[in-house]
Amino acid sequence: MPEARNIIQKIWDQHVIAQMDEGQSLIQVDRVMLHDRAGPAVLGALRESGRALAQPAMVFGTMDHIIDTHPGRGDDTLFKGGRAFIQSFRSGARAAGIALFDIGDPRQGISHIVSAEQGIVLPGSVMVCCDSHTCTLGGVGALVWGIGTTEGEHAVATQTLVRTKPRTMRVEFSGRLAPGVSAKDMALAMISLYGANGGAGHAIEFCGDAVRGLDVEARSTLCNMAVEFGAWTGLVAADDTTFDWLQGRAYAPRGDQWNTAVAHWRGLASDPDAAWDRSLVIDCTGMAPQVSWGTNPGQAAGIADRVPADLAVSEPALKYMDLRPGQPLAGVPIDAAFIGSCTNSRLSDLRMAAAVLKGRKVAQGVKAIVVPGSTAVKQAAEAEGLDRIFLAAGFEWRESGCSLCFYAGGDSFDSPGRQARRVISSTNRNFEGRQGPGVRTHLASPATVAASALAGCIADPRPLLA
Ligand SMILES: CC(C)[C@H](C(=O)O)[C@@H](O)C(=O)O
Ligand code: SF4
Repeated sequence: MPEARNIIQKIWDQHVIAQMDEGQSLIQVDRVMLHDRAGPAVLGALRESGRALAQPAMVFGTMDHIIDTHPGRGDDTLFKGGRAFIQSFRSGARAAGIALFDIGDPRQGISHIVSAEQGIVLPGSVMVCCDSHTCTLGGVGALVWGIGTTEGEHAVATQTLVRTKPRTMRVEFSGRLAPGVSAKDMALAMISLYGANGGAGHAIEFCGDAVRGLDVEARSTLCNMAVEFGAWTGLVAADDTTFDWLQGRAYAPRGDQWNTAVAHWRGLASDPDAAWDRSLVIDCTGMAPQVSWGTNPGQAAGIADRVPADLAVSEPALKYMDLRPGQPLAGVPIDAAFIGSCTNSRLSDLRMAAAVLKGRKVAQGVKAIVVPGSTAVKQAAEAEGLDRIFLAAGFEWRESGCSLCFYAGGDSFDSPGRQARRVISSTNRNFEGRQGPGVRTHLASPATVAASALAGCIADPRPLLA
């Protein structure tokens, strides 16, 4: 009898080219995604060292971090310093012969959204990108992780990487989610229960009834936050939900190859008696929408809860966030609301927010922005009229990119004469200054961001969805 293995061990074993010293393995890398912030360095360094890409057809690039997301964007509307990145990425990509999803290309969008949307990443494949949230793509059942630019160079030059086999962790979400509670709430609940380091060093399989009930987009939201849990990566085993979502996508296999691939992917599921280095079970029954109150994603609580009264753990965070111990989270006034990022800017996220906003208006003085995660998401949302719901409610409707998830220097939540300090945001990081100097970020689901934008303060979306 072959030894029982979990899905991570199976994908790993299928990608080992050679066993090396000190427990390291040489791993086959199936795809590499590059973005405008790290891509220029990777391609530039490769060119300077006189090396070529091993398989340019397996390497892709997209514009996301640096580009402007205001309507009518182009090279001319880029902030100072941004243009050099964009132009060097463009010329580097051309010289390297890789497909680049540039501004104006219908395939453009945030790396971790377009890799799935285009079928570039497939179940059971290994993909890397010079970005910590590459784990998002675990949502389709792939083993994916973020690397630095030096490893990025190695990956494109050889389609391989050297790595130590990861420890594995099983996180089961049992029970059923209540309406108005989503994958983002599951992720924040997990991180607040076990800490922002709770998954450190592990590759996680998310499983259980509540995970099986999520669509691929919501599974991607959950996997996106694996790195905020300290994990190396996270994934959800592919199933019929995944196959239905993936079939027909631009780079997905077709015809007989598709059928062969599906049979192979089904075989990757963890064996029932597989061993894990760690296991957790989280019950989703009664889980409330979550919102962060501190400066790491683990400092979060249910929307009806209070800021913890235990000052020893939270004092610096509360000082930065300008919150009092024991203060109720619901009702904290906000200056801005942001829906976007590789965590929560797919079509289902926009639908969720629009369901809350429909026929309602954003509170006076709140700057509200929605940034679709890809041009394809934007176009699909427009085709079903979601843009009109957002605009009528008082949201700005933007072009796709990372935008204000990450302060790159070119954009801010301020309005003329008003400095926006407190933001409720569908993103994944709430570190000091993450969304701009002095900006205080509260992480939440798109539904909670929408409800809060309407109320002008942190608010529960559930009554608005009833
Ligand atoms: C700029 C990039 C390298 C960075 C990352 O690695 O994650 C960014 O995407 C982020 O979310 O902080
Ligand atoms: S959307 Fe935010 S978290 Fe995601 S890749 Fe861009 S900057 Fe990083």
